[in-house]
Amino acid sequence: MTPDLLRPRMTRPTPLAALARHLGMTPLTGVDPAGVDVVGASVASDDVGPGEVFIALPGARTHGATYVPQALDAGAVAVVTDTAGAELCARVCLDRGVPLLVTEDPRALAGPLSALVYGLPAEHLRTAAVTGTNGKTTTTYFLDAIARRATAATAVLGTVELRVGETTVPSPRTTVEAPVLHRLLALGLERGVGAASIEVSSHALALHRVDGLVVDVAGFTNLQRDHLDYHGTMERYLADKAILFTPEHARRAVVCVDDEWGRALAARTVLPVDRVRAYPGDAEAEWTVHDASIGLDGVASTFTLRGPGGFEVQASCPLPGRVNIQNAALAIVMGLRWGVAPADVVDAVAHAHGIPGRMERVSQRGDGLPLTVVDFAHTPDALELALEAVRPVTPGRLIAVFGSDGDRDQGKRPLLGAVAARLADVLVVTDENPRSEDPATIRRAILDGVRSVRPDLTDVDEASTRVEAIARAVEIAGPEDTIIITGKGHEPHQEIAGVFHPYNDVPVLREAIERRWGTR
Ligand SMILES: CC(=O)N[C@H]1[C@@H](OP(=O)(O)OP(=O)(O)OC[C@H]2O[C@@H](n3ccc(=O)[nH]c3=O)[C@H](O)[C@@H]2O)O[C@H](CO)[C@@H](O)[C@@H]1O[C@H](C)C(=O)N[C@@H](C)C(=O)N[C@H](CCC(=O)O)C(=O)O
Ligand SMILES: Nc1ncnc2c1ncn2[C@@H]1O[C@H](COP(=O)(O)OP(=O)(O)OP(=O)(O)O)[C@@H](O)[C@H]1O
Repeated sequence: MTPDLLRPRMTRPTPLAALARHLGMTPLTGVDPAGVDVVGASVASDDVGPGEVFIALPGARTHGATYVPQALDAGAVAVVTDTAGAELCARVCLDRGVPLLVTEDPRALAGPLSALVYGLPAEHLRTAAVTGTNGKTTTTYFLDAIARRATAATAVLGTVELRVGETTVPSPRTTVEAPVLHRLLALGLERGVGAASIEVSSHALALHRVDGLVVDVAGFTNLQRDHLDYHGTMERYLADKAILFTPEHARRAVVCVDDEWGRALAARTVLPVDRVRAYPGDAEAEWTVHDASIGLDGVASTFTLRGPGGFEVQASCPLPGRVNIQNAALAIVMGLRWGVAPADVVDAVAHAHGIPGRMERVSQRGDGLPLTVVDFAHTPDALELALEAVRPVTPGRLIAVFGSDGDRDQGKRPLLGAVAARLADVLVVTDENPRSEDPATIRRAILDGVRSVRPDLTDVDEASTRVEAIARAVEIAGPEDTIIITGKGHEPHQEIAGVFHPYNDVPVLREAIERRWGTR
């Protein structure tokens, strides 16, 4: 959970009784909420701070109300839960003289409650949220670069990190729980932050993690096959994403309409919407990309962005591949809707810093070395686009090292295998985060996909550890080849059988390169 260094210090105490009245919560035990003030909120007992309200949620595995004793030990001064939770914790709350408030759906209430407790921080910041299957992190970093042109300090909350001003911690997931979100925005205000760029996952939308937050601009990248284990169908997946594009969450929308899902979303939202078309096509859009020239190896991609009223700018994007032109175009339009000057917006994106694990070049081609790249692609579509991005700059063989996650959408495993078999020359199939599953079974499913399209392909290897897989790829690579290692990107751990092992592809690849070619 968020460490103390990410807690605001000056939250003004909020009277619990007023919160209860405002949000329609019913006091349950004999302990009167009158006279109790709260200075924060949390949905996890190990994240509670002194003077905070503990919101005990019903979960898939357990009920948060089971952990009320721990939350009270940590300093919670009130508990909010549902009827089932109240049965579990009423006694302990009464014994310890702590007010217990009941509401029908505490998850839905956690956002608005936290927003109030932390003083509605988002209302004092420039805010943007980005959703979509792929490109959220990249677009968010482009937005952060834009925000820096307009304000001295910024916050980025997403998959890679939680950064508020100068303080950064690794992020536990794409979108943090609602109390943490509002807490971080409050901390930002305290530290002079003027703008926040937030990644929003579909899980977060379905689970009310961004409730109580209305951003200035919400952006949509694309919808591709992923997370169907959770959402069930693509239609449900889109419906969950669409929650962000409602007045409860955003003031205006910027939607990429390159896929049918974006077009459906743009048609459905009641918000003022800007449609962006980044790929060639005939989808109707206010903003369109032209003359795209895709670069790699230090050469940025360039493109012309045309908008309403004869608007036209020459833009560039420091990351390779058409996908990043989509992300850059989306960020530029979102930045313009933030009110940042066009020249600043375009310049900021052109010079945005490298994003960890996003087409990150670990070695450049030259001096006998191959080009090696680490990328976070972990869906069939993203893998296809990543492989297509490096093919034009690969005179030799394209060597792909990849796997697929355990305890997640099983259907994509053969699809990943099939994509790699079609687009790469040498495959090393390995593990991502097997979690509770047998890694060999996951690899078999990928290999079935490989054989379904290329039964004749002989350059297919299987390695039961990532370190070994990367070492093999490096051993066979020549200076004309490209190695691309996908699936884990920036991730600092590998999750195997419930244990998080410290692991990151970049240093492992760097070491393998040094072992073979020495330090450069
Ligand atoms: C499917 C899903 O999202 N589950 C979330 C859900 O878990 P759950 O219902 O199983 O919760 P639970 O373990 O039964 O616990 C119930 C309650 O008791 C609390 N508790 C539990 C134990 C304890 O010691 N103390 C305590 O207070 C928990 O904080 C929770 O509020 O509620 C928990 C906290 O309230 C979340 O941590 C958990 O996210 C888990 C970690 C997760 O992995 N989520 C992933 C799927 C996710 O959200 N991913 C998306 C994006 C993915 C992407 O785009 O790639 C993300 O935003 O990261
Ligand atoms: N606009 C895009 N369209 C398709 N694929 C993309 C796009 N942008 C990035 N990708 C691919 O998806 C991978 C993940 O990119 P990024 O981290 O920006 O997306 P994300 O939405 O944050 O993903 P996640 O939610 O899994 O963290 C990249 O490494 C790249 O291969």
